Amino acid sequence: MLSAATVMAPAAATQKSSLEVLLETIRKRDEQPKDAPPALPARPTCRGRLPTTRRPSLPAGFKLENGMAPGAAVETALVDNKPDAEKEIAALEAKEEKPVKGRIFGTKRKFPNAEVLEESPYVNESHEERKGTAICMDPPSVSSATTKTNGKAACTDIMDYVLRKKLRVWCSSPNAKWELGQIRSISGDDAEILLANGKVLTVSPERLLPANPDILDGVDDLIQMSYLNEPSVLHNLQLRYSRDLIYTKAGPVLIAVNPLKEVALYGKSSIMQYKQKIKDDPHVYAVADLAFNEMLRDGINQSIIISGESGAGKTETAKIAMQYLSVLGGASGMESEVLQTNVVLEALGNAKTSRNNNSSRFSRVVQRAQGERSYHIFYQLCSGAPPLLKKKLFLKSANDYNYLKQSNCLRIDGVDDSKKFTALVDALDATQISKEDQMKLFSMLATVLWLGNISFSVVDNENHVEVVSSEGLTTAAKLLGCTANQLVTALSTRKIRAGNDSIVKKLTLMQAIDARDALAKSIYANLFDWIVEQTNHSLGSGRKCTWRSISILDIYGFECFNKNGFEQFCINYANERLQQHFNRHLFKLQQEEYLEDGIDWAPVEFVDNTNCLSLFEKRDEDKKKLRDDFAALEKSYEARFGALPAVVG
Ligand SMILES: Nc1ncnc2c1ncn2[C@@H]1O[C@H](COP(=O)(O)OP(=O)(O)OP(=O)(O)O)[C@@H](O)[C@H]1O
Repeated sequence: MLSAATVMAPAAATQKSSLEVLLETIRKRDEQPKDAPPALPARPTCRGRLPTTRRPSLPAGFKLENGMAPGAAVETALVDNKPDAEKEIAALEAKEEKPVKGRIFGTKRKFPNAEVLEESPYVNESHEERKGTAICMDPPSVSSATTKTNGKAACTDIMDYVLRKKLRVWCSSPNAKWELGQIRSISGDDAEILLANGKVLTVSPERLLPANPDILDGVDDLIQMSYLNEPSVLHNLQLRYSRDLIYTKAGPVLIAVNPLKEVALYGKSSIMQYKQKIKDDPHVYAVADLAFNEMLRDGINQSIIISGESGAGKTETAKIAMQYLSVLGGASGMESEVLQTNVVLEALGNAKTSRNNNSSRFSRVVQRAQGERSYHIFYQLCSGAPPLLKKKLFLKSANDYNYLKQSNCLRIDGVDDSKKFTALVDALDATQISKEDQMKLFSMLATVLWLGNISFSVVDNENHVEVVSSEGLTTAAKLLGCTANQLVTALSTRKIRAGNDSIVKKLTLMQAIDARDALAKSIYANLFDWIVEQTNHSLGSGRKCTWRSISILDIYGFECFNKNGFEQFCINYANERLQQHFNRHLFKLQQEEYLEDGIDWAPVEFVDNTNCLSLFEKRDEDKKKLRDDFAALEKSYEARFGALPAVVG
């Protein structure tokens, strides 16, 4: 589920060492101009190590016996059926020495002699500079696979090699699909490609990317692939997915493809296999196991970062990791407690969106898109609260509340909110939230709903308002423990201080609506913080604290609709900053690891993909709202944490 957006560039032919170039790049990025996003906090000096990865030149499970592969029949038959070019590749690969040391982005391999280097597609121009170390870079990245000279397309070494040897290639079609084919011939500037369906295409080499030999089909770690380009990665993931192998490694990163169905990959017996190291196939269990063992071995806190688009399966993945860790943590009843806290947190933090019926969300108490719901807990409370509770909270059905009915979506297919409420109360009990506190929780939720039913009437031509006397007003006031008049004053006026005097000013309609909604949102935000605190307290109480932890980060996923609001802005901004932090952390660690071994390495170009602001650039009508919302956010941030670095120009 994690992806690393990086561009690996070959070493520049300057007098500076690659480390100097890298540090300069990082330094420049830190000297951010005023209108750029705030710099990330300095990465702490980290004693952490990257998980080691292996990159065998043949797929996992391929072993040599007396110099011959046990599956040699299969392997030989495969090789024998291949065109000469692939035989040559196989021969070249066989000549390569074993990897020097496992690395994230592939292993730097030693080549026995210059002859092999000349023929190998793994060699790039920077080899000459690096001969001293007898270590060779991996194939240039896809992005650098084609270059232009004098306006004419020219192929780099890799494509030259592939074209010359008439290897398998990926061919991009105008409908943005990739098709696999074999080069039949080259005539002039065009290549003739025989596709799998028998069709022959004549295309410019610019539309081709090298495909991996079929022996690499379905490898469980992408870094085992000779060519790491988009179609090859997608092809490999799809192939594995079709076999219900939803997990694939990319070095230390685990990629999970959402199966959207039950797959037989989980459960006690599978957990035991990973725990006892009987199995090491890519899996969330393996990631959790590694984090657990590294934490014990090094005494260092660990983090598992889960990232991906909305609906990609982050929350499910986080739960699977927690399931594994709670089993490893010992049989103290922790497992069920952890899983029960999920029920509570999901009720308050998740909602139905157009992409995901159980999406981790925030900021949607007062408004949302059509067809989406507010947080589950509101609907569960309205349909599942027993009669006495309903009476105490003056509760009606979800359809009676403006905050819930505005988006024309009150139900989720196949979900019984009433049953979910019963499960929620069980989970609150298991989380040791007292009945008294549960009552307060439900009462505050009902307050939020009743606040949404308060309306205003304009009383003069300056758009000033008065609060309409209604059931919403009296009930919200009762639940808040104040008088209706106090609530009216709070929602329709504001006090301005002028020296020692203070003047009370009536609010306009927009200001009053904002004040009402802000109160509802702030009650909900405080409730959520409170429940998190209670949950942590409950999980921590009575247990010996080792001061070591494994943090699992699961945040709301990136999303982009035709019309994007403040919620999308916050979600996408958080996701992009996280990705940026991840890239920076991961690649810097990798760099350090190389340097520790005395290996000078090509600089990494960090890709800053903070694009979410541009979502708004497209729509004028969004700009004002964004500016207003952001100003409010800035104000509240500054009130809590002090001056904010410049973020939006
Ligand atoms: N490993 C899995 N096995 C079976 N189903 C899964 C798995 N992962 C995800 N799903 C399905 O996909 C749905 C969406 O997953 P999930 O809620 O974890 O997405 P998310 O990435 O957390 O989304 P958001 O960012 O919107 O919160 C789940 O409700 C579940 O039906």
